[in-house]
Amino acid sequence: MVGKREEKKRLLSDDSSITINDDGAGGAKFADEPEKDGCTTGILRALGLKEKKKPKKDMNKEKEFNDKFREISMLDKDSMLNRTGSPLSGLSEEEVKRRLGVYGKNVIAQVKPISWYKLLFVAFTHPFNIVLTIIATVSIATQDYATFAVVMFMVLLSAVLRFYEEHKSSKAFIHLKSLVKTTVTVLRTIKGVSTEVQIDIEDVVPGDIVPLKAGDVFPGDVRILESNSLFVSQSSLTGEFLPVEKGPDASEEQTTIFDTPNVGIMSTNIVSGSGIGVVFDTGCRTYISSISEILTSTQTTNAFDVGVKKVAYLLMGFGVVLVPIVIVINGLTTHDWVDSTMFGLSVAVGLTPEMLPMILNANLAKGAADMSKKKTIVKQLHSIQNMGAMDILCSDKTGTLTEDNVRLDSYIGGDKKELADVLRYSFFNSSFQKGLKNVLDNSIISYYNNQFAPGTADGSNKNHHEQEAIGHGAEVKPDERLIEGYALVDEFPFDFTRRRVSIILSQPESKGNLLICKGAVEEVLSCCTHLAVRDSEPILLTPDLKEQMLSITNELNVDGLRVLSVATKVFSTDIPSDYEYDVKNDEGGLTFYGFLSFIDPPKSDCAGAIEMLRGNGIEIKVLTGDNLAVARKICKDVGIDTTRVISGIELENASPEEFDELVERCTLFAKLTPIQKYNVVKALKKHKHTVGFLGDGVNDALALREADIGISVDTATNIAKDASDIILLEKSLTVINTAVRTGRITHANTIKYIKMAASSNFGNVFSMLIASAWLPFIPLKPLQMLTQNLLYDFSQISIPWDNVDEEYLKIPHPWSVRSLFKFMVFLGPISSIFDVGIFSYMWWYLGWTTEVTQSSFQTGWYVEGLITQVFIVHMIRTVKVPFIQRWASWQLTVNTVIIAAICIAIPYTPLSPYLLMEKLPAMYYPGLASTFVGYFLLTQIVKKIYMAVFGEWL
Ligand SMILES: Nc1ncnc2c1ncn2[C@@H]1O[C@H](COP(=O)(O)OP(=O)(O)OP(=O)(O)O)[C@@H](O)[C@H]1O
Ligand SMILES: [Mg+2]
Repeated sequence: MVGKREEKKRLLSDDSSITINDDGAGGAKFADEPEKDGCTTGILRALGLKEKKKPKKDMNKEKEFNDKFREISMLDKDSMLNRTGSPLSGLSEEEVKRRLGVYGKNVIAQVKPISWYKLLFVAFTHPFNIVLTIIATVSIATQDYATFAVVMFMVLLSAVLRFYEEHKSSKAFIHLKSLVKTTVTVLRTIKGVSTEVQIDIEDVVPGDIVPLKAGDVFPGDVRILESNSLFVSQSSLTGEFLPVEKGPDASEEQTTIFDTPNVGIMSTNIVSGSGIGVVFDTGCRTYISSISEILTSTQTTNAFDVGVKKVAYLLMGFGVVLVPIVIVINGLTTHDWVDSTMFGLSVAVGLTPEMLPMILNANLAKGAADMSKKKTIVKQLHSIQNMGAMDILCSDKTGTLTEDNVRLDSYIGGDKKELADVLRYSFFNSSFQKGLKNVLDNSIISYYNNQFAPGTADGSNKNHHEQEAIGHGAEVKPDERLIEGYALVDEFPFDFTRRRVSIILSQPESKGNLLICKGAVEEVLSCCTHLAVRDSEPILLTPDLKEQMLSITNELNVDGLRVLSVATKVFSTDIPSDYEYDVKNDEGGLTFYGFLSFIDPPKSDCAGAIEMLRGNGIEIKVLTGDNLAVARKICKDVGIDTTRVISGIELENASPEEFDELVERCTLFAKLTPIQKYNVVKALKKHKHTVGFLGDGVNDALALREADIGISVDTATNIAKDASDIILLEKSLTVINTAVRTGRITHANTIKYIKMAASSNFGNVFSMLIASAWLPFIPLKPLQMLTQNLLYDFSQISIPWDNVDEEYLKIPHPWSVRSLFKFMVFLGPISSIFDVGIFSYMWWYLGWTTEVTQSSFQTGWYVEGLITQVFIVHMIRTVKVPFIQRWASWQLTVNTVIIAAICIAIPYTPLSPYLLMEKLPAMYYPGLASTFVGYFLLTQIVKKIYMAVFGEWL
């Protein structure tokens, strides 16, 4: 038995040494991905810029689960069913209702949304507010009640604003999550009859009986009761690549939870085989729930977030260095240490990128909402950024390039003539196999039902429905009368390395057991020794005949037909009934019967979509498990280059360097195993590409997880959906094109905010230093600075609604922290030049040089500083000339104009005395206007130079 298990392991995985070191985040790769950052600061964490400290594994809990699993694993089938109180036929509807009441929905605790009061609490205890509250407290101490009132008003306003935006974003995400439903099949007793029903995974209760089959994810912690070559991948939890066989038997060897041989852990999945299990725990009582905090905390890190954090660190680093200097310089020049300290604190507030997390979230929420309107559901938010950065899209063939509406075209023998046995055997194979049943099986069953049992009990209508269902994931059942007398004895389930499935049937009339093998032609031929001949005894399958069979396949393939082949073997009647069939020994010495060909025509919109993707700077690579000839034909039909193609076997033999080079060069990869798909994606990522992978099968799950953006479809297998970041409601490259566009818009709006925040804060650092050293009074009153900061924050809120240059949308944008720093260093100081400009104007021309005129000076700088900061977004957002060649969206334009108007108006309103401002005289405005125009002109010139030198802007 052990030998058999080992052999199956070997067959299932062609490289047992590989383990996936995957944090489940699908870690985005950007041009210069930084290392994970180790430092922690409370402020960053509270800002939402710092990951929560990774929780340690709770060893007590671990032990608790280990003990529970061991106890459960030792129970025999009946005791287990007793324990869960479930009949093998499934729970009744009433019982399910009762259990749902007791145990609740099957939802993992950490996945539940944050409650509104927590959000509100976080909004109020934000460090920005804490600094403001300190300022307010100091104001009370100095009996400056006006400042106190204004500052507390700001606390309230900023907290409410933050709460509102975050609440809105979080509601949007919850809504999106609810759009992707995972359904599972369970057995339920309905009106006294045991019935298979499809239910939402959230409605699974302890005690539910679940049929297990390839492609399923365990919908709870499940005790396996029956199995047939059931191989389970636990890579989502352990990182271990190799599937393990699980079955109903216990083992004394169990050392960890993952070793429990008869328990399927929630969220792990079935790679091949089949079985039956009973759910013993759901929701927050499952093992995954106990560790999901660990999983989610490791999942949040991706290169984009890490990069953003770096920026935040940097800006706050400025604050830490600058604030004491500013306090000391101002204290020494003004001798008013309280005021100077308050000023220092306000500078700290000004340099805190307190809007960053909120704008990022609002941007992502907006992006995700836009995508959901265009048939794209985002599961992992960071993937929206990646979507914009993607430059290679790997895709499988069926359903993406083709219509996924597979029809059986012919069934022929080795003489190329129709042979009924070929159809009959494959019908049995497809009908009885319990493992991975796909669209090819469905079309065989449907065809056979139609041919040999039309107008049956529920008539031809049924067949009509079945025909329609093919390609939409629905399983087609064989007509019972056509399989009467046959029963499944054993099965060697389908897997993507063997590329064939064999079943062993007991036959009526005491004939010997019949093995039927169906699969890829080469792979089936390799098990055959004989060739069936029409109306005669089988003949020896010579190498020549094998060649002939392969050339028939090729002829069919070059016409774009997918091909399967069938072979059989009859066992002697002497074989004892308890004989254990073994894939290694028994799947051999077969007689080859012939071929089935299937039509799977290319999608009509595919060629256009590929052209468009190419136009958007995205290269398509096709990664298929299917034959090279057929894949090549389909690729040709849809306009994918087929001059550089390669098959899995050739890749296998390449050295690591050659492998990387081949992966880069080739556009079509055929006959890949799941691990090879994964390796191709990995190699592309190593070459600094941002890689998307579109697939829907069990064989795509590893690659989906490895890709920067795993894309799947709503109708895909649960494993594939689970491993993806994005779910398409329609498997189509056109939909991806639209999603890419939205991704790029979101990316651009995020980047424009970050670049602007970084460069203007960088500039402010210089201006503060110069002003502090220059002026005999405080450059800005704390209240004025806070007002400036608050208004600036408001001006940023509409950025997610901004539009983006068409030129920008045409190419992928991998982003790098380096490019951000470069931008900051070039653009930041420009604002300081004009700050100094307005200082000089006010100092020398307007003569505001003394304590008496300091309020005018401060008001003047408040206006200039805010106006330039608010309008700079119009310069940064486009490579063209703003307002002349390009306009921002109306939301952004209106918002900036309103904020600017409020800014200029405040000194003339009754608020002015509270903010210690002066009405500015008319002569101030020529200075402001010149500064404004000068700033814009210089920025435009620098923009041109910057683009010429670095070839990029945003
Ligand atoms: N139902 C089946 N029964 C037997 N063999 C099958 C079956 N389905 C697929 N195969 C064999 O396995 C090979 C790989 O499967 P398949 O073509 O589905 O791979 P894939 O990578 O998912 O392809 P695609 O890119 O088209 O989605 C096929 O070429 C075929 O020979
Ligand atoms: Mg597939």
